[in-house]
Amino acid sequence: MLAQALRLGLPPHAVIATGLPLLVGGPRRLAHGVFSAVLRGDGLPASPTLPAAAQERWSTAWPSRVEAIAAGLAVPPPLDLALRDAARTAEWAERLGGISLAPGHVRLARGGAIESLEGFAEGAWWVQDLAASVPARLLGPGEGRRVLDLCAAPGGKTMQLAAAGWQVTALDKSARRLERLHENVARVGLSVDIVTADAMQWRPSELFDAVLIDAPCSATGTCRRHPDVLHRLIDQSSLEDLQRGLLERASGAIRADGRLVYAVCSLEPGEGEAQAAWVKALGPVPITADQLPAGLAPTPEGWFRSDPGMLAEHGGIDGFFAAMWGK
Ligand SMILES: C[S@@+](CC[C@H](N)C(=O)[O-])C[C@H]1O[C@@H](n2cnc3c(N)ncnc32)[C@H](O)[C@@H]1O
Repeated sequence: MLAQALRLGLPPHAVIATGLPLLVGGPRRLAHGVFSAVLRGDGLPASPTLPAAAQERWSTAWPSRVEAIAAGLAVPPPLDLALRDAARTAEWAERLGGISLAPGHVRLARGGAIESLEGFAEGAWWVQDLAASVPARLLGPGEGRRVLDLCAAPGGKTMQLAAAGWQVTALDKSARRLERLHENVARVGLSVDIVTADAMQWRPSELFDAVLIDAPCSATGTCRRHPDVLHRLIDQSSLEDLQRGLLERASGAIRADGRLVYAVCSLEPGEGEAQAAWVKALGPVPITADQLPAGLAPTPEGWFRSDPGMLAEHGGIDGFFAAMWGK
């Protein structure tokens, strides 16, 4: 009812006439009372607001971006698809009626059941936010080389890497989440090696050409789809210790000419920028603009940083951080 009146601009009497009868057996008096009270007041705030704790943190971390981040939160996110065959990007964008902002990417206005979209049954694509597709893009075509996807489930990046020709070892400590990875990989007709293990204990028998760490994190970058992440109590320092431990472990798992990519779907600099600045055992491999989706640029340090206020003209993007190193 509030959305009808405040967002769609329907007259209050029409909202009451159509909305209240739907609450048969429900709290009609309460709904009527709340509706009337809000309409008597100032309505919705003019601009979207962040929870106080996030507002405080991000005003310090991202003073020039915090307003855009809050505005990005108010826009329903579009549906981003990652294609199994990037060579067919233009074809799938046209078939699905979407736009593409990077090879292998199609963006659709949200709406409708995913399973009923063309291409789902044949496994031509999977759902993956455009920002989340960046870390695997940085590793380029695999050409049969071996990559370790260190925190792999439910497999978005695993599928990208396998589709790009990498021979993937997908490791995660959660057997339940790895079951989903297995189903996802099978649906799109790709094949990977799956390892159930704690990355902090597991030792590879051979070094890898590349390692991708999509580290466990606060997930605050996904706040457009999961606003609850802004209200959770998170033990930030344990997460940061684990992220650092994973970076240390992964640094020792790549060959002499190998690559390491570290990524988090977080807007907290402690999980992204601070972790990357701490890596000294490897040499930085700066990210270049041509590795990123149209409209995004690397940071002066050669890292990738996105937030929900970016690409607003195309429906926004999740908050993500990524950095790359070599030996
Ligand atoms: C951000 S999610 C990974 C998302 C995945 N890369 C994707 O693209 O679909 C982080 C994953 O790290 C896993 N994880 C957390 N701690 C771990 C550990 N010590 N060893 C291995 N996996 C771990 C979690 O089970 C979770 O699946």
